[in-house]
Amino acid sequence: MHKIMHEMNTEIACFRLGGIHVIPVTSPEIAREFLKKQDSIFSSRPVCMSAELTSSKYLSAVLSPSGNQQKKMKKIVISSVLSPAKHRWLHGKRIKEADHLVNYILNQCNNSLTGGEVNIRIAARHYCGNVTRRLFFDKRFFGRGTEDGGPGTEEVEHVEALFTILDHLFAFSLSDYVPWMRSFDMDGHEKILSMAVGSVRKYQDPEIDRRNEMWKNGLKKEEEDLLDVLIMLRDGTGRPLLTTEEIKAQIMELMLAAVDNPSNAIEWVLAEMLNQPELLQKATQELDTVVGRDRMVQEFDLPRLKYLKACIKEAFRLHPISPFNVPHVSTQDTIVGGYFIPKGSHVLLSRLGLGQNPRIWEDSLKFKPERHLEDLDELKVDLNNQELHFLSFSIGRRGCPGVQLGSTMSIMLLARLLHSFTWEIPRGLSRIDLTESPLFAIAKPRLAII
Ligand code: HEM
Repeated sequence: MHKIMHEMNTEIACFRLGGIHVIPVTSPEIAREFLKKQDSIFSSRPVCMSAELTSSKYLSAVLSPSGNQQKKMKKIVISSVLSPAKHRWLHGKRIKEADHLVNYILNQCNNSLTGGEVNIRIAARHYCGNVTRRLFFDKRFFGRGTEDGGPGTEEVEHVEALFTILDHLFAFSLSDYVPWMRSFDMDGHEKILSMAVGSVRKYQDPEIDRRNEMWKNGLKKEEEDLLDVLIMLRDGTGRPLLTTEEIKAQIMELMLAAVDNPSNAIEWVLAEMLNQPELLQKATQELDTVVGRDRMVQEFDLPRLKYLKACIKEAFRLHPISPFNVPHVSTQDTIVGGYFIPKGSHVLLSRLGLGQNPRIWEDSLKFKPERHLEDLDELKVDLNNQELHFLSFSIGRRGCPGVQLGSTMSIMLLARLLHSFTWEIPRGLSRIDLTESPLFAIAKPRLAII
């Protein structure tokens, strides 16, 4: 789609796939018309195989088409899971995992076999997985982890399965456009997704069942994590607000929502910094000025780390985790940017096309964090872009309600890596090939206190 749009020199197009109009957009002005001016018309989601399997037939907030169930779940996610009060309540759990990240990398520095060579992708993805498991289940590992604090087989399977699901969610699958072909599973997506969903649920669901039992048996009396919160929600008549199936589906979805964007952005920032060491130097200078060298970075430091925040925004702009935003579906005929958009169209805001639009961004393919410095607020962690000049958390009714948590996780991950360690390109390489992955880098302790 991007290639055809480039050839046609257009920032909006319409592709007819089966019976569905699919509309990719790379213009921020038109994107804002979809998500600001006409947001209420474009706030549904597609009905498709991948969303159906992942959301247990549309029980949860992110993947369900608009309607009563989606409204109920989104309200709960906003008010009971991601509210500012809950964010403050969960502070200790997030810090536990930030401390653990530093210990895990320190153990790799001290490992004479690897000589401090760290797989950044594993460190970053597992930090995100650990934080999210900690918030929901009050545990880092489903099993015992490895001796150096790394993920055990259970966490490896869990996080790999989450990424397999993310890779296939809304990926092009023939039967989504030609429904009678679904039983043939021609591209094998249904089989892959069913197995990955099974792998995630194999670990999460027994935790949820056990916890339910504990509340029922009176073994649990106090809410200690988000799973307790979800189990204890009550409606006006005192009955549980959520069924166990709804809790299982919603936690699955929030695990997916939290794991990919922060880890992907930080892997890219570090790769870019290794190739442009002056960026690394600026970031560490900022950390030394704001935090000093005799303690570790804490969450209250994060809003003032303007350069780091600019680096992460630049990674969201230039290296988004996915080429397109989660699809939005229109619920009535309308006109946008002068074009007729029929009811049921799938609108794909292009994360790549918006972030790299040469009309908006000078030198659009260059990683230049400075371009974001002016827009940053020293009092906030928020890494969103309301103008949709690039798409990080998106805006409007379907915009991400995890801006505070997602921004905090991303900045803390980068800040702890850069403040606690020095980083170098692995021996034998002169620069990082940005198309090659995952990223490996050599860490050495930087702070005397760790
Ligand atoms: C750097 C981190 C994150 C980024 C960049 C990000 C980005 C996004 C994007 C692009 C969307 C789709 C918006 C749209 O459809 O227009 C979204 C939706 C969502 N995100 Fe995030 N997200 C992040 C972290 C999180 C976290 C940590 C959570 C919660 C654990 C979360 C929960 C959600 C939910 C519930 C939705 C669905 C909103 C809806 O459909 O109504 N996100 N996010």
